[in-house]
Amino acid sequence: MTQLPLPPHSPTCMGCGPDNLAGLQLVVFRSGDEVYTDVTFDERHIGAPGLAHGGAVAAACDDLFGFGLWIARTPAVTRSLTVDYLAPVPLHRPLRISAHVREIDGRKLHLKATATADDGTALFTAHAVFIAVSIEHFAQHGAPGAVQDLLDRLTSALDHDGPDRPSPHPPDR
Ligand SMILES: CC(C)(COP(=O)(O)OP(=O)(O)OC[C@H]1O[C@@H](n2cnc3c(N)ncnc32)[C@H](O)[C@@H]1OP(=O)(O)O)[C@@H](O)C(=O)NCCC(=O)NCCS
Ligand SMILES: CCCCCCCCCC(=O)O
Repeated sequence: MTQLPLPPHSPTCMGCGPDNLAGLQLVVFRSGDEVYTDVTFDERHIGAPGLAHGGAVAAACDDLFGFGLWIARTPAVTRSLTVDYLAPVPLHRPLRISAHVREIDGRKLHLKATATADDGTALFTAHAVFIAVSIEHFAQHGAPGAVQDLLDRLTSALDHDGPDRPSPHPPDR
């Protein structure tokens, strides 16, 4: 069976919105307790000549972590994000970023990501703390009219779980 991507945070999300031509247009899949995306940085994401900008790398991690909510089964927002840049990230080379929820502690979701180049080189790791919020967070602080759309996305994404629904507290890794 062909695996379907998880729904984007919004159609124009800078990380995963298919309609945002200036964005990363990440396509994110879930495999068990992990979410992952294959990304190839290009001239839109350049920092030093030939290399991806560190901020573009951080944005990709942040956005992928935003898909941890399908695993934790709650909307959540970034409180802190740390990236360890292990090696320069070349443009035009596919890499895979995988993320999982390491621990859930009350409203705090501790997440970890690792990125590997197509030749197996470890490129970067990232850690984040997301804080679980209610859907009202987005109505209060964001575009109130979009909350129904967010709710629909959340419902559709949670319906994605299928038979391999994870435990609410995945083991620490
Ligand atoms: C995240 C946010 C909702 C949290 O605000 P809040 O509800 O007032 O939460 P608090 O500051 O009380 O912190 C919540 C909990 O997280 C903990 N926490 C906060 N920052 C933390 C960090 N960096 N590491 C670990 N724990 C942290 C607090 O200690 C608290 O824990 P407790 O409930 O056990 O006491 C708010 O700061 C916010 O909206 N930030 C902007 C988020 C954002 O826009 N991110 C980018 C886009 S997704
Ligand atoms: C559908 C609910 C949206 C959850 C928010 C996702 C956060 C993405 C990363 C970010 O904006 O920094």
